[in-house]
Amino acid sequence: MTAITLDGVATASAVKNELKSRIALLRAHGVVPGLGTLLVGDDPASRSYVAGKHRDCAEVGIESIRIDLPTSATTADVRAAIRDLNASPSVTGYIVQLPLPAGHDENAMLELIDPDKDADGLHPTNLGRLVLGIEGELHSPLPCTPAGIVEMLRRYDVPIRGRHVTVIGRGLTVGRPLGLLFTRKGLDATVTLTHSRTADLAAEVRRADIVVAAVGVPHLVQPDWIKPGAAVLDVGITRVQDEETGKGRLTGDVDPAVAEVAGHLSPNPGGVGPMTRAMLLANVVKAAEQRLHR
Ligand SMILES: Nc1nc(=O)c2c([nH]1)NC[C@@H]1CN(c3ccc(C(=O)N[C@@H](CCC(=O)O)C(=O)O)cc3)C=[N+]21
Repeated sequence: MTAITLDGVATASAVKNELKSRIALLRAHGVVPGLGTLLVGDDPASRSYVAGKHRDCAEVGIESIRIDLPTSATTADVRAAIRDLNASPSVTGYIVQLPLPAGHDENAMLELIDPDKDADGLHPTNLGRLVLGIEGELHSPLPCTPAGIVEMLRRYDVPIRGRHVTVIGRGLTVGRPLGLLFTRKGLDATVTLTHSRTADLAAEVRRADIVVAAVGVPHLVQPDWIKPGAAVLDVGITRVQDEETGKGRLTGDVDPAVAEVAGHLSPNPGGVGPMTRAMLLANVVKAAEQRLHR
């Protein structure tokens, strides 16, 4: 048996196509959605992610505004750039690309974002609304990776209600908000949120119908940890040197042999990454629609 692939590229493409008509409608009403990005420093991975986000915007008809600051930027510089993005009428939503270079207080910078322009859903007000919105009724942006994971499972009809989800990783952008999202009314999963100090990780994964691995430990998740037929989503990514070619290569948190046991497998790359980008666009469109209705 080989798992059904949860194809993030194809699913993201479907999401983007659906957004195009909403964007056209917004434009017809005189609202032009615009995504801003703030990138500090010259980390190559961050540069390539930000470049990808601008390409996505061009593809669907969202304007994009890019602010790049050098590694030498001070916290005052970052603060000033965030103030500009909050004030800019052409920016309807924006992100501060993480991680910021050492020396900047990320949480303090996220707090400066106008919650109405928070395209990542990482401002404390929006994270608070995620906690408060047990019924899922609050109109706040959701963090993009958790939203992308749920959207992909839905589109492949993977059952969630009453199922056991084991999340590996408690980070701000994936694990922590994902536990809150999956346990909302309407989704109704039971979640085990695990991390580096979890006593018996294999046992926690073995009980899961859905496994989300978001830690950045190459091939951590082994085939004998997986309940046969479970859905496995590989989110963590590590750049490793290929021993034979000497070239850099991307490796996920899930051992490829898991495909022989799982029912569904979201690969990495090609899975949750493209969905994360699609949900960012969706957040920008939603924020622009709310602007229209205010
Ligand atoms: N404020 C903020 N918001 C983020 O959403 C955010 C962030 N900071 N910092 C870094 C992480 C990482 N992240 C990815 C998004 C898409 C892919 C993606 O599309 N990856 C492609 C491959 C891309 C490649 O080859 O490098 C794939 O999985 O197929 C990957 C990683 C968003 N993040």
